[in-house]
Amino acid sequence: MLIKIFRASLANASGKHNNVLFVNIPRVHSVRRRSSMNSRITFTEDFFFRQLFDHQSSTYTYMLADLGSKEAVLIDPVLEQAKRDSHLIQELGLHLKYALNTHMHADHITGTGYLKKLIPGCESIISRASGAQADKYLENGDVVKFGRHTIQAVATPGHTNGCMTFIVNEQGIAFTGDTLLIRGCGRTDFQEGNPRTLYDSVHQNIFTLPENFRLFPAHDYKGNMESTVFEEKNYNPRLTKDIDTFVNIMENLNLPYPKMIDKAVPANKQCGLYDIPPDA
Ligand SMILES: N[C@@H](CCC(=O)N[C@@H](CSS)C(=O)NCC(=O)O)C(=O)O
Ligand SMILES: [Fe+2]
Repeated sequence: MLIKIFRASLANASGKHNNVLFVNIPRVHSVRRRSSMNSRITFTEDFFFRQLFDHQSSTYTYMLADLGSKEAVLIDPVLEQAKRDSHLIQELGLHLKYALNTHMHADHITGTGYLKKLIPGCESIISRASGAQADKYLENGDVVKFGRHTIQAVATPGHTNGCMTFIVNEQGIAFTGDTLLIRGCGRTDFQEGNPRTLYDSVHQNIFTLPENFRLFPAHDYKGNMESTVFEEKNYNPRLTKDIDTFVNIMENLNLPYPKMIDKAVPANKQCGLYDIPPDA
């Protein structure tokens, strides 16, 4: 198509038309880039998506909904933000069907247990391998339905044994929890962390998704909000390395333990219902 435009311009050649050539040259480059980076899959009209943030723990919570049936889910809600989330659900006229966790968090108390109290009928979900209590347990490959939409749960252990990535194929999005962070990944020095397992999880289950799939992590500490499979496959400073270099990086992160770990893990084992602050 571009070649035809070129030829037409040249056939009419006069000094003025030369400019057309310069307009077209960069467009050739942008078309080439679009194949891997810019071909965003747009949400269907009946799909609602909202990214929410907890500043204290730098946690992202995601609200998804089917706008036909109004059924909604929350991924990785935070206890201190449960009232915010339930208020938004109410304002939007949605029905919260499930509150899911990508894994048993170590840095904050999950909001799932409290949301179940705020919104009767809501059920909590986590992987069976997490060892945490919930109403429903996920195994690798299970699906979670809300309205006509489907979340596919894929086991991506390594940060913890029970880590899962939640994929909504039709919308081209995946929620990676702490398995894959933007230009980073979950630490592997506590709970059941294992860098080799995490490396394999990412390479086998996330980097194999279409490159234009958008990735949404459970945390970001630098102000990033989302990434893509293409970006992380090419620019993740840890996971683009070979496995031995990756293991070496992970074994030398020397991060301080999360401030809340001693409180968060026992609480999250009980769906966030252990020792809840009185005015949570
Ligand atoms: N400073 C924070 C905890 C930061 C932290 O350890 N984050 C975890 C995810 S929460 S389990 C992590 O995996 N970080 C990876 C990294 O490279 O930063 C606090 O005290 O809560
Ligand atoms: Fe975590």
